[in-house]
Amino acid sequence: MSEALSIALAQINPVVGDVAGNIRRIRDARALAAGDGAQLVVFPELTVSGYPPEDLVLKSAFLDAVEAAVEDLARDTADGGPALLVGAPWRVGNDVHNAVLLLDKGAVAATRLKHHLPNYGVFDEARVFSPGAVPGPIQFRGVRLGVLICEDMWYADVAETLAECGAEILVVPNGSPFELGKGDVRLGRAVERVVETGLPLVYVNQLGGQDELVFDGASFALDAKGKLRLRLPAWQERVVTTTWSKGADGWTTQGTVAEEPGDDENIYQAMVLGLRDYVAKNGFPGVVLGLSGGIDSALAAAVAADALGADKVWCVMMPSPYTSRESLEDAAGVARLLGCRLDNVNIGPAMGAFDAMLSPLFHGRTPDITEENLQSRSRGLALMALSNKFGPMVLSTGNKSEMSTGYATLYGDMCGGYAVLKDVYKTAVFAVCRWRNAGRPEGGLGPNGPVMPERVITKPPSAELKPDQKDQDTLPPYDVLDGILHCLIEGEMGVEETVAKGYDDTVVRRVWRMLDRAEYKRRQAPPGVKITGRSFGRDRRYPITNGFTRTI
Ligand SMILES: Nc1ncnc2c1ncn2[C@@H]1O[C@H](COP(=O)(O)OP(=O)(O)OC[C@H]2O[C@@H]([n+]3cccc(C(=O)O)c3)[C@H](O)[C@@H]2O)[C@@H](O)[C@H]1O
Ligand SMILES: Nc1ncnc2c1ncn2[C@@H]1O[C@H](COP(=O)(O)OP(=O)(O)OP(=O)(O)O)[C@@H](O)[C@H]1O
Ligand SMILES: NC(=O)CC[C@H](N)C(=O)O
Repeated sequence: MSEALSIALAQINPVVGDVAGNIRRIRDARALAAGDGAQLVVFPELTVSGYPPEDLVLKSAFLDAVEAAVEDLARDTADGGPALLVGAPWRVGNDVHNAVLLLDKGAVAATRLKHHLPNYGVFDEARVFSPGAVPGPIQFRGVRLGVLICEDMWYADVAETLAECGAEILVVPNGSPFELGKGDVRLGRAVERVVETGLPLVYVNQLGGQDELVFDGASFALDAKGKLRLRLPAWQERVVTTTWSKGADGWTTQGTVAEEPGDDENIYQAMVLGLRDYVAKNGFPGVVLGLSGGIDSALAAAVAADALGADKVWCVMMPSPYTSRESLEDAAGVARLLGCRLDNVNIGPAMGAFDAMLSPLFHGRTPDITEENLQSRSRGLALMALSNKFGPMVLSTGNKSEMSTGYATLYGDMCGGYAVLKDVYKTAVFAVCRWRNAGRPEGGLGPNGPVMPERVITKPPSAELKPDQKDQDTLPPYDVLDGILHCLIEGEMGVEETVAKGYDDTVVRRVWRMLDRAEYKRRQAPPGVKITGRSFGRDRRYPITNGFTRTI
């Protein structure tokens, strides 16, 4: 029986579908861990394919590539260096499984299959994988390791069986996406498994952005009493080797427990990493966005500067006759503080051209929202032209309060490749701007100081599509709106339940109708990073054609 074991936690950032690149990332992490004397390196869930691979695993050509790469990687472990516990989609007979493989001594030494396939929220694993039987432990250098693959840790049964079969340490590879409060939820589930089994637990999560998801890492280790012995920093890649020894209380380890970031920092870092990886992994040279002097585009620009560096963020002020002097000054102030390029493109001529083109058809009609939206669409056209000509992706700036209520113009300010604030309510936008103005986040590539003039945060929000327009002419005050939306979206409450929280019945019904009616817009909106427990996109799937709304 072994009395010591060194296990490295590889909190790395794979790219979905990039099998060769992921194998390279695994090899790099193994080399680091080997330098620290690790005997075993534990990787996140499905590292070879990246997580979540979605329908890619329905293609046998992709599974062939994964299997060939794993066999090649396994041969590395004949060198006497650390063994690897890696996740990969894996065929067993006619079934495809979400598997973890032990690569040791030059071969695939053990295979374990995920038992609980998550199929709720953002997860669709039952669509592409078959569930595996409840597994037994893996023997490794005289220690019985109980492998739980992510969701398998969220229920008691798999850990219980592993403990009954003699497991000594629970090892959990994860692809656990970030949402606010998720750190506590994960820790809670892990502690439950430790308390039930009396076994220590090693939790390894992946890092990085993948379309609408972002993975925060924050891997950790608990001893057999459920005490947190080690936590890796959130939002950073890390390969950390832990030394485990067996004492009277079973296996334990010591390490540094990184502090958990607060909500504002987590929201900001999630946006930064989500955007950075979307841009880098899709090969864009940078982003271009409309900078209005308002708070949303200021925050979007700040996140982009921290994600990519100011030189990769191109801001464009596109004034109309309704643009105020303050807005021009504030846009210039944001670009100056961030150190980003700012150009001025006047949309007046486009507005005039559309008026002239459409006047024979619009004859006798009074100007209305149509002309307002033409301004927004002229800006969208200009940004898309810059993207086509020079290559940067258009960054969309709408927040969750706007996406919820449809307070945005289809093919206008909604155009773009990625909507970085899409899951951040307006009230949170204000808080996060104040937080960022107070200091640069860890790993941020933007300036080490304020990123927007104070007035951008304090002035009343306005779309400036007609004289003296304010958001609050159309929407309830943002604290009321966001409170109601939170009840309806995250809480899935009905009208009565929401009213019981202290909101006016008429306002609640109005917000409900706005929310439901805007589903068609959201289906056409760009993807954006999931931050809350219920983000728009695959996490919240409402019908567009929805007769229930008429009864509200
Ligand atoms: N169920 C459905 N399925 C498919 N399409 C549907 C639809 N219902 C309407 N539509 C279509 O959608 C159109 C209406 O949507 P849309 O054209 O977006 O226009 P709409 O929603 O009427 O107006 C845009 C709103 O966004 C506000 N806003 C706020 C902040 C910034 C900006 C900005 O632009 O910078 C705008 C603006 O003040 C206004 O209230 C209809 O004309 C119809 O063609
Ligand atoms: N004058 C402008 N110049 C450049 N972009 C603009 C201008 N006006 C609007 N936009 C773009 O359209 C988006 C929607 O802007 P609008 O001001 O209408 O609403 P908002 O949601 O209050 O956003 P913001 O707080 O950024 O102003 C802006 O975030 C910006 O990207
Ligand atoms: N990949 C998974 O199985 C993730 C599901 C899990 N409940 C989580 O979010 O952490």
